[in-house]
Amino acid sequence: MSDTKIKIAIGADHAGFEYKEVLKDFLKDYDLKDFGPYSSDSVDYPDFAHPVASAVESGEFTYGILLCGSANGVAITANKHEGIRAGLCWENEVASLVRKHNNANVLCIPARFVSEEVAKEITTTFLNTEFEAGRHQNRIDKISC
Ligand SMILES: O=C(CO)[C@H](O)[C@H](O)[C@H](O)COP(=O)(O)O
Repeated sequence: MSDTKIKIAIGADHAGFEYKEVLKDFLKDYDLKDFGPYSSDSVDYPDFAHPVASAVESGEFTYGILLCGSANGVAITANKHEGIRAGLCWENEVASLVRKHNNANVLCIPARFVSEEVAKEITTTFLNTEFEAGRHQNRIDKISC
């Protein structure tokens, strides 16, 4: 990973806490802010997914990374925000496509269903893959209702 100017907001719930800590260390060369939680005590994922989504929505952060057990809870929550395209990624090619085709700005990782290595691989791909625009921009323009 090379672009250290990218600002990343990261958050999780208790199921994603451990991987969040792993990714924080993995991404130490980036400008990264941890929105919590700060322990593995049981919490409610919207309390962390909303602040991360807001931080990206406001433009203060380029990307968000959210982790929970299945990643569905954080993805559903983040996608309530206008301007957020949160994609659930469980393997490398999906992480590539969610950037190339969907211009996702929030990566959602299912911590209970992927290994640490896959979580790191997905993150690297997400942060280093460009949106292809063209026909995909037309489709993104049609998402809002
Ligand atoms: O919200 C989720 C599912 O959509 C996440 O996977 C949560 O991490 C999960 O529901 C947490 O479950 P727990 O039994 O409270 O640990």
